[in-house]
Amino acid sequence: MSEAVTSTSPPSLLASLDPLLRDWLPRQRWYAGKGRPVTGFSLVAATDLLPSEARLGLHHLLVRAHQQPVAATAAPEEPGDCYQLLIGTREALPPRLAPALIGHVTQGPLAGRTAYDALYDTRPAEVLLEALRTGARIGGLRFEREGEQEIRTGLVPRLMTAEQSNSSIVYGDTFILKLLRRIVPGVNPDLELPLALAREGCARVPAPAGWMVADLADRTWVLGVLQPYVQGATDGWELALRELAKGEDFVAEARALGRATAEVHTALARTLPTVTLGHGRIRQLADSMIGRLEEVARAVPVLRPYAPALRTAFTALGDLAAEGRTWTAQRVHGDLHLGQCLRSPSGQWSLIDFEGEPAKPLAERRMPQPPVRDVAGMLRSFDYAAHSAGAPAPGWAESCRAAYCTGYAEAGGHDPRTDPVMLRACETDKAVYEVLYEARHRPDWLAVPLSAVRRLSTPEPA
Ligand SMILES: Nc1ncnc2c1ncn2[C@@H]1O[C@H](COP(=O)(O)OP(=O)(O)O)[C@@H](O)[C@H]1O
Ligand SMILES: O=P(O)(O)O[C@H]1O[C@H](CO)[C@@H](O[C@H]2O[C@H](CO)[C@@H](O)[C@H](O)[C@H]2O)[C@H](O)[C@H]1O
Repeated sequence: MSEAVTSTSPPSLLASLDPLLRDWLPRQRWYAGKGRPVTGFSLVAATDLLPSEARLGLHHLLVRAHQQPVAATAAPEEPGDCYQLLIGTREALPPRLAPALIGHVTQGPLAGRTAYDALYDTRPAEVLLEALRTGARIGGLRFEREGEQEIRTGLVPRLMTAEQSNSSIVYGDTFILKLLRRIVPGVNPDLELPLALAREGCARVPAPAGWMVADLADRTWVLGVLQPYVQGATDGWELALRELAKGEDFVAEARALGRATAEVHTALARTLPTVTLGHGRIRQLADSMIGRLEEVARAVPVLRPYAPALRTAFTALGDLAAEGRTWTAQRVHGDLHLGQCLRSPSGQWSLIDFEGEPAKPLAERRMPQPPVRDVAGMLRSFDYAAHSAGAPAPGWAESCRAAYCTGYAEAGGHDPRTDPVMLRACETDKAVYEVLYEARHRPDWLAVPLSAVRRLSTPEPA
């Protein structure tokens, strides 16, 4: 496969790491290609951030992982995913870095050294922050600053240990740097949307203070985003479960979350393009939802009996559009749920992680959508919280769902309940997505979206 490679590292660097990465990469939480063995790697870019002969070597690598194709379905030449790796090398690893171990290098220019995930280490994390602070250019890497936020020196880094799709380093409880692991060329909504919102004066997102990109073959690849760290924050999921465990309702917070979502949507619609969706575009939307339903039903047999009834949610949407109904579409969060909402100790809600559904292609994630898509995501999330509580108070999720819609309408959004056909279609689509997500990642949780599937496939009494 031919791909432009920029490198300030020895050409044989990847070859020397190859056998170690084959074992290590598929074990990482953020590795997206689960279930298919890695057949090899190719280098997309390599930049030395500290010289390899030093006591501590630091290599920034963009590496494509090639995998066995999925049976007969994938073309054999389909390119693998590209990952961002920060590889540290030392002669010996101190015990505190044991969890970061990748392995002992036995061949090539690094032979005799120990390779490890450098994000666990203080000095490499400091190198990244310093590069952001000074707006450095290193090889093909570009570090950019935004706004007036001062980035102090001496902020002590720590790698976050939470389950994540990417990797984040917190600096002195002041900033958080999210390093994207599976990267794609082009404008990444995880930078684009918070930046647009901050520039629009919307205080519902931590405003990006800097970011890191690679310029490769005329394309820009977003690699990381630095944002203020919301100290002492609790995410909505944790908070909801805490209230459930105490037997408390979550109505006031759900309403505040509805308001926060509407404020974000209003600001996004003000600053980024909106479009009117008429019959043709709505048919496309409904068809893509039907396509996902069929794909998930093929992959998860337990969904199959419900598919015909679920499908009516999507055909009803197409029918309404055929009667002349139109909708406004705009940029949205794309994967909004309680875990993406942070509540500061003063009670202010912020939204994070604007990446959208990670499995979707970037172009699709950046397309304007009916804002009800995000609303539907949050409504599903209240349902999830209630189910994971075991025995929630009757009506707990329903009261949250109603309060969330009320808050959304109060802050200028259209009350989603006045558009039941679009709401049902979006909620059904989300539940179908969740069936696949849970079947793949957390089979024990499959019953949660399946209970929604049962509800959504039973028509409401007229
Ligand atoms: N600005 C922030 N302030 C405080 N904590 C944050 C901030 N951004 C993210 N986090 C924490 O980091 C976790 C992971 O962030 P997220 O953007 O969702 O990463 P990922 O896409 O890797 O899942 C969040 O669940 C939250 O706990
Ligand atoms: O956190 P990510 O942005 O990677 O999102 C993925 O994982 C989520 C789970 O962590 C998943 O969310 C689902 O489970 C949540 C509870 O754990 C629940 O609040 C959400 O409503 C439910 O969709 C999300 O779908 C997935 O994209």
